[in-house]
Amino acid sequence: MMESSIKEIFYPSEEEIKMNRFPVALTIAGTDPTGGAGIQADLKTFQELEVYGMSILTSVVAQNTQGVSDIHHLPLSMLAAQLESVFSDIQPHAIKTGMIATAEMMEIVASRIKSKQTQYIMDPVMVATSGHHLIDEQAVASLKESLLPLATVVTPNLPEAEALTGSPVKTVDDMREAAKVIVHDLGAGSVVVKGGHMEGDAFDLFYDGFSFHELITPRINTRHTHGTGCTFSAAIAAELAKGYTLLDAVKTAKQFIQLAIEHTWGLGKGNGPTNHMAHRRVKGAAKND
Ligand SMILES: Nc1ncnc2c1ncn2[C@@H]1O[C@H](COP(=O)(O)OP(=O)(O)O)[C@@H](O)[C@H]1O
Ligand SMILES: Cc1ncc(COP(=O)(O)O)c(N)n1
Repeated sequence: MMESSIKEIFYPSEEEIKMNRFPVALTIAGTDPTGGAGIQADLKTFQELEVYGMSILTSVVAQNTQGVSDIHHLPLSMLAAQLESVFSDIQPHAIKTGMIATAEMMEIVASRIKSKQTQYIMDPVMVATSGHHLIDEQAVASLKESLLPLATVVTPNLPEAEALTGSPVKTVDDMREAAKVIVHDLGAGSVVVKGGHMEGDAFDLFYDGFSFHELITPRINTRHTHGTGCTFSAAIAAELAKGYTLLDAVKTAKQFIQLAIEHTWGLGKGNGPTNHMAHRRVKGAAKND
């Protein structure tokens, strides 16, 4: 079982604000008009964890709790212009990427974040919970080559870990092997292989190239898991923006997503969204020391 503790609520000090250390996180991702996944989930999560959120849109996705009906990718020039708008003005302490649909879009994002001295959290979004492909199948190669080596931490689910490594990832041993390949062969700084798609406890595996850390919570029996991956990685980004260590950030994110799944409202006719406010029910539960 994962340890849980009651923790202090985070507020920046006067000094931190003066030093421009108010935590700021940026998400670069697609949309979910029903608010459970994508940019919307990321911004809600940043806000809940008391981090100032910024967002750059990659694609507009017509989706709801039942599935995806249409996708419109923004022009490359518009993606580049948004990156310029943000980076010429406000420097984030953490950058998270979610859905980036094409190799060309990935190249643009990679070229802009390469030079940034900031934590980069990559959620290698490929397929929605509904089974709909959110990125070009050919773009997986670009994801591996251009973006993944820049990542402080990458957060694949099991099918994404399989696509990245080219090997089946079904068991805990497979997760360990995949984690090693993702860090040592593909060049990510660290990885959390998420076991949300396994049977039994919700088992995630963190690996930083030196040691493994297992994050285990009881599986919640619900179909309302739309946006779990987005929310989890956004929570890691928020905690890193605040300056917490990687392992602390991952532990807090796990606690945050557990509560969000535990207290869903059953919204929508399909796989409903998680409850981004649920951590408030357990005072300070999702805050780091
Ligand atoms: N039914 C569940 N009960 C508890 N935790 C879950 C459940 N489903 C997913 N999680 C957790 O949510 C996070 C996202 O995992 P996952 O669903 O595998 O990602 P994705 O949304 O990218 O497919 C992980 O921490 C995972 O363990
Ligand atoms: C725009 C966008 N990005 C990502 C997801 C994946 O959602 P999940 O976290 O359920 O895998 C999604 N459905 N839509």
